[in-house]
Amino acid sequence: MSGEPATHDPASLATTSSATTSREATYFAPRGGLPPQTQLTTERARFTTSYAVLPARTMTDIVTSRLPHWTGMRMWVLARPLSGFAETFSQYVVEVSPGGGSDRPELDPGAEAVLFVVDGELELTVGGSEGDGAGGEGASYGLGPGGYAFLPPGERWTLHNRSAATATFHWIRKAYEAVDGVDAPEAFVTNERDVAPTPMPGTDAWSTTRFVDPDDVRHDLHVNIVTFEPGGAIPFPETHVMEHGLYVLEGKAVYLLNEDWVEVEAGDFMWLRAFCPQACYAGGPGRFRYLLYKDVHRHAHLGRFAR
Ligand SMILES: NC(=O)N[C@H](N)C(=O)O
Repeated sequence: MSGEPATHDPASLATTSSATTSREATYFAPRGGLPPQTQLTTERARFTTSYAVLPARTMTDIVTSRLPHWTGMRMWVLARPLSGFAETFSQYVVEVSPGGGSDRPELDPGAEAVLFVVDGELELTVGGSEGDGAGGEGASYGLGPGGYAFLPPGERWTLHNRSAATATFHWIRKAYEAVDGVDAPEAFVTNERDVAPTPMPGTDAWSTTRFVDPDDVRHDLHVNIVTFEPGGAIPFPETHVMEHGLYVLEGKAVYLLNEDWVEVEAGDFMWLRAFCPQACYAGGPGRFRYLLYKDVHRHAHLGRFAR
């Protein structure tokens, strides 16, 4: 071996190539050398009663879904209610090919949504006249990476990829819990770069980018971006009623999920049930950032009805 440490391309570790057409055996061969500092050390897929971890590597082509009234799309379902009453949201990673999209993306009139673009360019229309069947005269927005849209229940919206490259976005959905005497919030469209992060008290190493006023009780969900500089931490096990979906946008860390410390990295998804203890430590070398869903500002329901 030369004096230069070799580096591993993690993708090259998957030696059973889909391009293999014969029945020749393939073998994993260690290559030696020092893996890059960004590589994790453990395999992390987990499903427990209090949390789940879906590592980026488990999102492969064979487990995709398609939706009615969409063209040129495929998606990975990262979260959905399981027990029928305890969980609050669903979350998808959606890929839209050039020319793909939908004029009827959401079929449930009670569903609110947050869209967050991680790659490519999408055209979103919001509003528009009744009965035109195509989103019509709605206001039009270009959503590139960091683009964020909140769409209240019953909103008319359309989404299309009119660019030459594939676009990828997160779609987080929740059954809006309307409250007598409280208006539903209005739609808005923004970009992460236009929203200043709020530092957590007493530290520059942990901040939260909030897209709605945290005191606005019209909203019953928040989707924020949480950022840690290398060395930043949640220094105690948070334990609260809010359920979480947590998608790692950048970097890596060790995350406490109930009683387990789990390594996570960009592309991984975590689902945390209500009251699941959680903390983290961002060891670097770069920033650690994630998209964080939580349900907020409603009575703890009494188990009489499913939601
Ligand atoms: N796991 C987390 O990032 N939790 C946040 N501090 C939160 O619940 O807002």
